[in-house]
Amino acid sequence: MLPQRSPSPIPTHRISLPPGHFLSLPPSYADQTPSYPSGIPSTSAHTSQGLAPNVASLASADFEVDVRTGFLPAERNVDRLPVEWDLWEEALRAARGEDVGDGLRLGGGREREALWRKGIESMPILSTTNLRISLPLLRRAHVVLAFLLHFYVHTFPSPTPRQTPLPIPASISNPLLTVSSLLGLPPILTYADTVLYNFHSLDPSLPPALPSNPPKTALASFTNTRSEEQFYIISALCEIAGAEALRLMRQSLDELFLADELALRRLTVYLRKLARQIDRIADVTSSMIGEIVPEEFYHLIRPWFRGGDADGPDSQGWLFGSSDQDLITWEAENKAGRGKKGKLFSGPSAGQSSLIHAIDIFLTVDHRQRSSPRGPQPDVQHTDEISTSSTETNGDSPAAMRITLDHTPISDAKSQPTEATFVERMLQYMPLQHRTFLLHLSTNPTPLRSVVVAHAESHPQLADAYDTALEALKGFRERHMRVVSVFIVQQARRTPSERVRRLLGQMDSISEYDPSSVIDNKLNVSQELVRGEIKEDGELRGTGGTALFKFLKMCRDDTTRAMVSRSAGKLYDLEKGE
Ligand code: HEM
Repeated sequence: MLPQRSPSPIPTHRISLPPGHFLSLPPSYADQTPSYPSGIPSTSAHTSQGLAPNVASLASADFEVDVRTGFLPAERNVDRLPVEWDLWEEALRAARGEDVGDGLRLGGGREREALWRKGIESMPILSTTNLRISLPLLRRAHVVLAFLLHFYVHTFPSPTPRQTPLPIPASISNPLLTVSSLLGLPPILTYADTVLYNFHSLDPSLPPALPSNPPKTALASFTNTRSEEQFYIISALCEIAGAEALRLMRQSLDELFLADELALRRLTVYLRKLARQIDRIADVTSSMIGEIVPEEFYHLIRPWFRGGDADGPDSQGWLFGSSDQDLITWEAENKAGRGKKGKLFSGPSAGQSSLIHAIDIFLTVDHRQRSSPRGPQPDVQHTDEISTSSTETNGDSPAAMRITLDHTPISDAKSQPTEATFVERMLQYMPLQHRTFLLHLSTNPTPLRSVVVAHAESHPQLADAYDTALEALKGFRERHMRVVSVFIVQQARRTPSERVRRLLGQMDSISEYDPSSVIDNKLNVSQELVRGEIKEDGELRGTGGTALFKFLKMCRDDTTRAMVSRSAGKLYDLEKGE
């Protein structure tokens, strides 16, 4: 007979929520109304009418975290909107063409790009009303409109410095602002658009799964290259590998609640399994090196991702709508970046994936420690707040639910953002429910580390398993740094091949490769990267480059610092700062 089990005396750090806190509100997400026969698809400002999802349970579908597929949607992604929105789909098809080199060109310069943009400018503003019946339709609309936005912005010829922001035609910006609000996403291309909502599995009628039904095909693309498709699909494979990690984390939480002898043994097993699963995510990430042609990624693909803030304070910025009223409204409702007008958002990055951040929170990797004397201080930066729900529009909302945001882009060489500010910035690029999930995890911290530390002497295997999981996460970060080195650092100094220059249209006008022309043609994220010097080990020096690698190394070192027994060869306790 099993011994009777009772909850552990170890504090579980559960926070009792004040009445009216949106985490305490009754569920509304699945409510069906005459206007929303499939349920209200969003919790954001315009649509939730003051109601918010029930996010009180970790197992909840309200987080849009599926037990089988993690942060990937379990239902099939829509690959084409119904006929009512044919104009958008056809504009996208015309922009990308049928094959490699057949689509619009970065930096434009041909009549074809100018004509396409004229078409967008004269396109009618289509209604979004009938999209609201279905979440997959809304997601596809965001994908299509965000790709159109980036095609529009990045097919202008090399900019002579423009003082005024680039106006985005109302045919794109109006529906994009509405759909973004409904999904809780910003009006720009995000990781959700390129990865989460942009794939079909081997058998799209079934939920993605490893190894039986992996994500296989990307739905939208700028270049039609295999490299671009693999960049999206391998990221989706990381997500599906992460689903098992999330499941193990949830099982661990159950055991942590009890924290008796049996629970500690099970926890040890789960942590070891979690380590293996993180290794798998790292393996998948490293596979990018064999599957994606680095110069294609750097020169052909990545420049399309540039956001309205890509040149830091000197960015031209994008002006949404026929006036900027819409964007101002959007900003005001999101309480973020007041007055930044179109310079607010960065382009997509896998750093916007919720997965690694969730693992960080679960394992209590604390990236804020660096702002203590132990780590570098960030420069003075603008800060604002972002909220997770429009229900907290007054000043009475709990402080825990406000996050301080740093809007300074990472490519701004004048600032050295800490990882904490980076993660916080990334939150606003995640779908509302995923953002809410992470906030729920971080405002209800797991007692994992306290339990491990409290039992480290009596249960050394548990401490070892915990450190093994952190070691795996550190390994992921080291391998990710190698990926960044191959795809960004090394490419920044290399002359692209003739084939790539031809695809860029550079063979027409430039006889010899000139990095500054690349910058002018918006082909580079950071001028400093090109101008930087590269050490023998491939690491980039120079202002921007140093910031990039310093940042990634700090993230890795934070992971090591969380270990309870390994790093110093003795047990030390993060909480005590020893
Ligand atoms: C070609 C592939 C990739 C490149 C070139 C790349 C590049 C970068 C860069 C430059 C950063 C610094 C922040 C930024 O500017 O966005 C970053 C951060 C990050 N990336 Fe990637 N990345 C790649 C793939 C991935 C994949 C597949 C994952 C995860 C599944 C990932 C997860 C992260 C995370 C979590 C961060 C935040 C830093 C940290 O927590 O260590 N990246 N990446």
